Amino acid sequence: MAKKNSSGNFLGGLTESRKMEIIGILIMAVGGLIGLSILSYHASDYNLIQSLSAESLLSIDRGPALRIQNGLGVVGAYLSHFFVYRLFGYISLLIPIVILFYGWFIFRNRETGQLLWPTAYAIWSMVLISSILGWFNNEYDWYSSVWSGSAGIATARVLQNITGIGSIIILGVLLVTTVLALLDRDLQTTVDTIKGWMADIKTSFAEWQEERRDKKAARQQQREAEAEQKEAEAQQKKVAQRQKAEQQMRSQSSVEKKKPRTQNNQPQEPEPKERTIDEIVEQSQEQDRERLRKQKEEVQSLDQRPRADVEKKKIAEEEDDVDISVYVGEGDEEADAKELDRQNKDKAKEVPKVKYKFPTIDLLDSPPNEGNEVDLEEIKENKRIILDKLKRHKIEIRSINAIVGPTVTLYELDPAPDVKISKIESYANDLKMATAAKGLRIMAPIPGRSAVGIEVPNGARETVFIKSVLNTKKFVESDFELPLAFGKTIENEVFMVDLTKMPHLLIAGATGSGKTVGMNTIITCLLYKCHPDDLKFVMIDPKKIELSLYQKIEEHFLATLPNAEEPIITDTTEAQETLESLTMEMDERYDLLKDGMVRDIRAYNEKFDNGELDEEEGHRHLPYIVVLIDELADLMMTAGKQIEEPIARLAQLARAVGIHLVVATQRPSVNVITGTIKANFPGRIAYQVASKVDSRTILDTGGADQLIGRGDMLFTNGGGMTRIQNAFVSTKEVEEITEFIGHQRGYNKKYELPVNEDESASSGIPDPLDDIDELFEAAAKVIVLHQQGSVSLLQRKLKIGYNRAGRIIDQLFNAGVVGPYQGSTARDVLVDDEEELEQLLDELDEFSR
Ligand SMILES: Nc1ncnc2c1ncn2[C@@H]1O[C@H](COP(=O)(O)OP(=O)(O)OP(=O)(O)O)[C@@H](O)[C@H]1O
Repeated sequence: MAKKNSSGNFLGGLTESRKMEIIGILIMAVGGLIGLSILSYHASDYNLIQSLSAESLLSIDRGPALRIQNGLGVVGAYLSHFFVYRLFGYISLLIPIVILFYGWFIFRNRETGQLLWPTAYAIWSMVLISSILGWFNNEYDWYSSVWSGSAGIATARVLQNITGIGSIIILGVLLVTTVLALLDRDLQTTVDTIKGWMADIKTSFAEWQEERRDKKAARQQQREAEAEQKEAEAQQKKVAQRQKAEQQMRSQSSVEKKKPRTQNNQPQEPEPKERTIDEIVEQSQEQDRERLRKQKEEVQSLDQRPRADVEKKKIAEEEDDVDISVYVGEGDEEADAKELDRQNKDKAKEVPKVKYKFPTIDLLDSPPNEGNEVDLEEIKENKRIILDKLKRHKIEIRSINAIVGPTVTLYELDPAPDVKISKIESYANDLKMATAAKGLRIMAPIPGRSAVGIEVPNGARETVFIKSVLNTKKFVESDFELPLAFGKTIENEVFMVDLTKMPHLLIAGATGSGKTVGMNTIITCLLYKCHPDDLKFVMIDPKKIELSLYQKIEEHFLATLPNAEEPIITDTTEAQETLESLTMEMDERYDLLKDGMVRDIRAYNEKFDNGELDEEEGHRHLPYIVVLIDELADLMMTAGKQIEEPIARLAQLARAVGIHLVVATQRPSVNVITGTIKANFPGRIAYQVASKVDSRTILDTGGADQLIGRGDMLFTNGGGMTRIQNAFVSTKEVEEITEFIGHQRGYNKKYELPVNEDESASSGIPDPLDDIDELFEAAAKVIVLHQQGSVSLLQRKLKIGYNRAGRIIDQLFNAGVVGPYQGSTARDVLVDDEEELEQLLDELDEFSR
């Protein structure tokens, strides 16, 4: 019974690793055999098998003519025929190689998943190479098909049929890119690797040369020593012979005299000889040592390798001694509790025509605990990981500064002078894996410095409350016209820009990345600094919910078309009309500026407020208009060019007249953020996006794909890039602010944008002759005289306001003096000269009677 059990458990009793070893060996054996069969492929084998009967195939000796030449016999002949002839030619050898690798990985109990890409690469290479060879085979019939296999020939033929001669170009390009991919996905690393190899080869060569020189010198030395010894021996021999002869002579004459002479002579002669050899050997050894020392010095001065080794050792010894200094930005100085409110009160008094109270700072939530908690353990751990990784790539770091921001900590690395900084960027993925950090961003170098920056997200991030941004001296005392304090930088400083300087802002970010909160931050900043007399918003929100909270400030801050049903525009057609109307507002403002002989809205308002410009002539205080579009994609999808054109026109021209655009989208693709739009929006904010491509679309570079959401953003205004934690403003806060403003009395009349004339015309203007303007005739004459049907011409020449000029143009249209509205260009004039006009006016007169 026990016996039965043990035999039944024979395989089950094996450990898992032993089983894997056995499987690995079997797979390697299969791979090896297939490889052998391919290597010993003979084209004639297969034909021979076909011609032989099964019986003769199994017979022991068929004679040399009928012998199968493949190393694996019949099986090999079949296998190699399949792989070499049917598949991809000799390049099919990659198949057994891949099998061998799998076998080896299983044998070593390693993760075979790692082989997935190499396998795909090998298969792709086989197809590609065999197709290229197949192409030449088809074209020139240069060589046997064993190089390309039938599959390669067939693939090449299909390609040739489809693309003709272009097929070889395509194949060539694919080959080049495939080779490049093999070299390394990162060319920098490849170059470094090759450089490393070259250095290795150089060192080995120098070592080999040195060894050879040493051996040669040793041989020479040995030869010299041997020669010396031989000479000494010969001398000794000569002396001995002479002595012998003398002895013989002396023994013949006097036997007594012989002994002492011999005793005297023997020790005297060899003594100097022995000393000479020792000296020579010692001298030669000394020379050798000297030469070796010199050679070593020479090699060291020529070759970097031995020096690098010394330094590497130093790193190892000093690894833990790399200094790290931790900085936490103090942040901006807080303003006095009521300073902003005080300033705003004064500002409100300056505009007596409307009684307005700015929202007070206490409407905003106070941060629960000011300041940034620093987790030193986390910093130490990150330092260790970063140094460890870089050390593996032989990158020496001298010191580290860790700057702890609200969301991320920036590790500023000071690399050793001979470290190539750009190299560090190529290890980004490695570092990301090591720190297990999503959102790690590497700046190699930090712009304008020779340091490398690595931003690692903090384990616990800090929320930047809007109050901690607005209630700072920086914000309160700022004299920006349209100040936007987005949030805090890594140094905990409030990051602030003037929208009038940007002058437009493009925002992109995936869903949930913090765009809406960002928009709210922008609006809140403006509401806390701008009087409704100086600022109006046009809000376009196709998503219908994001900006709906701001309905309450309609009477104070929103500009709309006169016939708009809702103050927040949600409909695409209405959005389009509004944007066109804004271009008209822009044109009108330009005319006003020209009339006032000033260059920008600031100077214009100053002149107007000083009473230098006449209201009767259409002049008025011009508020800034900030156009907010939340979700450009929705508009672009439905209206495309009709939306893009006015946006582009406004973006190009509206800066001087105080119209600024803030456009957001969650789909930063090129058909939403078109080239025209992009070119006119230098100010860009990117929240977290899904891919590097998206990041490039918005920022022209990667980086936004590495952000970690919830208001983590990158800002650029054409120059450098700043990572900012967006200030958080809650819906509750927005509600309180809008309520505070909305409850006040507001203006008697909302700020109305100019009417879209086209629409007015189509909706049927009442008969112009019912309520004809007294300047109608004069206007007609001006238009006919200048042959230009434009509202601004009438404004200038007749010194009237825009609305009146617009009305007169409508009347002239209905009277047939000018043609229909044609967007930004002037209307056609349908009357050629004054005579014709007189005639027309007479007819109108008669008609009205
Ligand atoms: N600056 C911030 N600080 C802290 N948390 C934030 C910040 N910004 C956004 N969040 C968090 O992220 C969530 C999503 O933000 P938000 O609604 O602004 O994203 P979104 O990009 O507008 O998304 P969607 O496009 O779907 O409207 C918020 O509810 C909030 O919890």
